[in-house]
Amino acid sequence: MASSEGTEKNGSSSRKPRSDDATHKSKSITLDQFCSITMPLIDLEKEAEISASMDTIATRKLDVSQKRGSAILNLKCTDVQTGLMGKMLLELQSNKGDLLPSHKFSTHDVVILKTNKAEVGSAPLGQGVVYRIKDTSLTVAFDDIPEDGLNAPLRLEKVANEVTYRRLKDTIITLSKGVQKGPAADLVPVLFGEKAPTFSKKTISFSPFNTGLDHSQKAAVSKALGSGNIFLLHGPPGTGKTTAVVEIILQEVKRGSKVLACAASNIAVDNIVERLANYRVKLVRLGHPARLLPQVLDSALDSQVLKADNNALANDVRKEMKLMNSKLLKAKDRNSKRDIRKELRRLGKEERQRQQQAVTDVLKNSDVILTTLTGALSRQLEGMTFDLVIIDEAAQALEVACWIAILKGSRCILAGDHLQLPPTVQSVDAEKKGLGRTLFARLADLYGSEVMAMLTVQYRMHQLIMNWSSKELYNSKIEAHSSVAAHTLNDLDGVQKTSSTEPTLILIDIAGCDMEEKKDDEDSTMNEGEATVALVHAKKLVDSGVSSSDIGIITPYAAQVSILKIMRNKEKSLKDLEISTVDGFQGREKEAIIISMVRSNSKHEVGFLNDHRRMNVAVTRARRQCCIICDTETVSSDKFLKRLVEYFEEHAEYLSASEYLP
Ligand SMILES: Nc1ncnc2c1ncn2[C@@H]1O[C@H](COP(=O)(O)OP(=O)(O)OP(=O)(O)O)[C@@H](O)[C@H]1O
Repeated sequence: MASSEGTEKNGSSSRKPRSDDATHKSKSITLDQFCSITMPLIDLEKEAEISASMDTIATRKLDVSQKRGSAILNLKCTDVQTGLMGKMLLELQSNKGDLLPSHKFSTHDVVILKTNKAEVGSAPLGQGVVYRIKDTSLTVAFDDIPEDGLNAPLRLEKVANEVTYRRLKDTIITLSKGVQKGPAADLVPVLFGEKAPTFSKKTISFSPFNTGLDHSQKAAVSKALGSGNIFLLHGPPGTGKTTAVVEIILQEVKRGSKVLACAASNIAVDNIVERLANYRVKLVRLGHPARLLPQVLDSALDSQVLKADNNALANDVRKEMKLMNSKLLKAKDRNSKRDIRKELRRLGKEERQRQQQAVTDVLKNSDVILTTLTGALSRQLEGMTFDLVIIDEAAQALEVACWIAILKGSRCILAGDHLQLPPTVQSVDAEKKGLGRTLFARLADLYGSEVMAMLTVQYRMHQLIMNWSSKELYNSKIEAHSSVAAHTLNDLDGVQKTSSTEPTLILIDIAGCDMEEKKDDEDSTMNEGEATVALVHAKKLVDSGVSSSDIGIITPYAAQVSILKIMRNKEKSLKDLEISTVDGFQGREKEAIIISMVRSNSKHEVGFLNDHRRMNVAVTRARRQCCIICDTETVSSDKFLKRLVEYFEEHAEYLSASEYLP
């Protein structure tokens, strides 16, 4: 994956004169080019997702699918509950022992449930959405499922989310037809470098709803409010990007704007909903209830519709229809039967209209509508337009997905950090051909600081953790807020000052310790020696009083995650220690982060460790301690990683892995 560091340019934040348009054009891709390049890449990505799932590959053996993590066999249904506004919640556990086999299911995945014996490709008992995952069970939300089919041994299969791909392709079709008439007619040419972006000539002053905003957040909000079409809010790790997004939304609503607020992931959307809920703002969250956090369910469209007047009227009509139906059963002569049927049709139409009106009323009365990017193409929003579309975590969203939302508004604000990891693209081919290139990164390249403002105060990391990332990726512009600049693990309640908790940075070198990397069946790289060392360090922290839930081990390689989890499960005191890939941990933080870099080979190959964005994400997850375990000889073959090692050599406690082995 190519790195895109250092794209922010110097320059004034005011509107650029038209004479710069030629430069913009030379750097930009045209709308036609974008559409023709992207359409086949969506197909490639869909194919990659389908081949990772199993429903269409009739020849694939079930046990192979389970090994690959796209199916779980031999499940039993241990609980059925109704919840989430009428959904059926099924808890599934393994028939064989406590733990589920290792799998690739995540919350919000679309899945189908079948009996264990059902043929591959046969009709499922039901299709649902994964609601909750534990080591021992999975809970899936179904609209409907036959209860009597649930007694047999069951299996769960992951399926590709067809709706998402259809929506992405529909958006490309809309774009390629031309959007001269829609709400985004004047915005689209700016996003393709054909027209210059505009900004208010005056600095916009505002009285903040959040009185704690720092100077860079205030400046960014002001610039956002003065943007005529596009603005990029650049938020390096821990700098309060979502805090600024929430302030922009509140200020826009105060001005009378109708706002569509989106993000690629449900969790990022819910994060905004939760924070907006602290203010008096009329908002509604669209989305499948199983994909929403429990604390935002009150804001969900379904729950607001349930409370709407028109819904109550629709319920009355439904009751009347029930009565009519029983009359119909009793009616004898043809004429009265015909009259009842006619009345039933009329009532059915009224019920649908009232139900639809209830949805329309909720959406009309809301100042802010929040949904995922693909959710922005849902039926309920058809024909609706917005004064502003704001997209959080835009640097982690496919450009084509951003367009789904952007086409509904006349102005657009993207918040993100193109120096962290872009969205995951499953198809290697589509990735190479540019599907993962984000709109945020493209516009940062096209316009630079002309349309951007960077947040510069961070509220997460000790300054020693921050300094490396600030210097390497953000032109040394980030400062640590005084509340975190010097915080250490032993400042936490119950944590003793020991040789393990005291240092902010630790480098454990495995060079010369006979800990070569290996490959697993799936060709993912792992390093058992490093895994052992990582867990020994984690155990030392726990023994010094650090809570295991405050520690995270992250690594670039999936195989390393698997062996780390197997080893962790043998140690009770590390039960709540989180283990994840770096990519899967983006957006998260822990008091102590242990990074296992894995690569150790005589050829000094570092693979995708050389993506600056991945190491940036890894190091900046840590609040009070960052411990890197690596083979300094191998990783120093890459210049960027060499500078990281040198930084740690200078500022960290430098240890040899041999000190961690029995
Ligand atoms: N002005 C501020 N004063 C004090 N704390 C702040 C301020 N702005 C943000 N924070 C705190 O910083 C943390 C990160 O904020 P927020 O979640 O808004 O950042 P983010 O940039 O969206 O996060 P990420 O780095 O994960 O993308 C939160 O705990 C938040 O309360």
